Amino acid sequence: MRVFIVKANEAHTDYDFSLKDLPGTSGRIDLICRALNSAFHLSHSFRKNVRVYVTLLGPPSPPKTIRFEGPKLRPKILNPDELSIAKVIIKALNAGKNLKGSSTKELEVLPGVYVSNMTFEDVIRKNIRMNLYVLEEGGADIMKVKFPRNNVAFILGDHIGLSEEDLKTLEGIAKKISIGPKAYLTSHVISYVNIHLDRIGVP
Ligand SMILES: C[S@@+](CC[C@H](N)C(=O)[O-])C[C@H]1O[C@@H](n2cnc3c(N)ncnc32)[C@H](O)[C@@H]1O
Repeated sequence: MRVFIVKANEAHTDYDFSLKDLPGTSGRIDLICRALNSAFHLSHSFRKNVRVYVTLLGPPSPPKTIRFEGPKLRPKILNPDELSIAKVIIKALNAGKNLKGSSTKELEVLPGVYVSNMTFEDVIRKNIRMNLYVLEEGGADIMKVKFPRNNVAFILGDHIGLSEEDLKTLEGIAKKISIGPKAYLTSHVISYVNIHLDRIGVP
């Protein structure tokens, strides 16, 4: 299984934004939609071996974590275009209104789509047995990393990135790796990692 964990620092946690202006009104849910497209979509096909956690930390009721589970997701639910992916996120946020307190209990919103009040740290804890990698400029060259055959999990930031505090927390539990010398878009980094794992034969 390939896991991607995305920290969305400003992404809104209720449907109080406009679908006509996602970048300007939603705390960059457009970026999450593209990240999901990169994680799951192939040309005329769908990656069933992928799981994505997105932790949304914007107003009005953070945190909300949405988990997308490749083996259970119906490709028809997660179309490649941003607008329909945003509608799935809205469905999850609406269902998430009924979740009370700081429990890590998840609610299934659609087949393979779950919402919870999990924090970013909760998500990391849940994945602690995975082989964890932090994607970050300046990390070890991905080309030189020897990946295990299974259970790899990659942690990424959004347009703001991961904080110094996040990186400190992840020190010692996740290896910092880089895909190249520049700061790339979250969705491009996910595409690159997926293609790299395809090439080196990690399922
Ligand atoms: C647009 S970048 C974040 C930029 C942010 N302003 C910063 O300085 O951290 C989005 C995310 O993609 C990942 N990323 C960007 N460039 C990368 C690189 N060269 N190697 C690995 N991951 C990268 C990181 O996880 C980053 O948080």
